[in-house]
Amino acid sequence: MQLLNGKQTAETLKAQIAEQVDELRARGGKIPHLAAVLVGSDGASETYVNNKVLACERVGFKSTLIRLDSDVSEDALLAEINKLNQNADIDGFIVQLPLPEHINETRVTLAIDPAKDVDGFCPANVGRLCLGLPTFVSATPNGIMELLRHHNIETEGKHCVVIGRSNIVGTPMSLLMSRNTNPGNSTVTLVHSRTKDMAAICRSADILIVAIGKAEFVGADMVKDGAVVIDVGITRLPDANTKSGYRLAGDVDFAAVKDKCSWITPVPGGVGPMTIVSLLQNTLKAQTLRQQF
Ligand SMILES: Nc1nc(=O)c2c([nH]1)NC[C@@H]1CN(c3ccc(C(=O)N[C@@H](CCC(=O)O)C(=O)O)cc3)C=[N+]21
Ligand SMILES: [Mg+2]
Repeated sequence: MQLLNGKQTAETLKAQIAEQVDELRARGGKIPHLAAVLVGSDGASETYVNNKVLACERVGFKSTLIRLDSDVSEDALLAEINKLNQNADIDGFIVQLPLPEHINETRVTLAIDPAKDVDGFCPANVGRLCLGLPTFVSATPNGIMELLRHHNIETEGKHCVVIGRSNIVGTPMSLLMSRNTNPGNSTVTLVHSRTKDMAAICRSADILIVAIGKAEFVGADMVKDGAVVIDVGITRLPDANTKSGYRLAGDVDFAAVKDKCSWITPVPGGVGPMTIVSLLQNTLKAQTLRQQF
């Protein structure tokens, strides 16, 4: 078994981005500027947004964090988004999900200028992805593609099973893996909560991508010998033996599965850091991509 080390890969890619920013600065180009909107103070969201801001500093981007109270009105949030849409210095921004119950996530997503939608969540960008046009590919699927590319994992003609059909991971992931690209060119099966005999389908996967949001859901009975296993899940499980009071678990039972795999991502240190690098890559290309919209 070999680890698909997202943390290390992310460091390598961040060093490359930092070099590109240095070149930009040297020729007087505009320094990329990413903004993030965080509503409320959920512990996990704080961590992720914090990691995004730190990553911006690491590569020399400008970053702006806009914090809003958890009881902010939808109209006030939409007004903030409109300001970011209009602000010429901001190249891209994200609104961290999930949002509080009283806010309609769809309405918020639709308010973001597609040319600044570095999450790739807007209809225009999802549509462009479907058609294979230049776009902001959403960060987690793009990070997984980068991880496969970086490790020269063979995907052509392989059976790739994606567990989960969310708009931000499962659905775009299944599209990307089926594309005529490298990585890509896989035969893709997307399975979900209504799938019959999910374990048997998963056992036939050469590449298993798990994004179901249930801690340690995938056990040894769902993994073929020699499979590549990508674990998107990240859940905080209560654990009295840690200082924080919790431990991080993936959607895969890592201890049970690892010896069957040819490659497997750890949690933490797998997909999470790659998600953040993708966001940086999207922000870096925002200025050139905008002209193709
Ligand atoms: N608008 C929006 N865009 C997102 O891209 C988005 C989002 N909302 N909401 C939540 C999910 C999740 N997500 C992660 C980002 C970083 C880590 C990450 O840094 N993970 C570290 C550990 C983090 C920790 O210590 O908890 C790791 O896996 O090694 C994880 C998950 C982005 N998401
Ligand atoms: Mg809601």
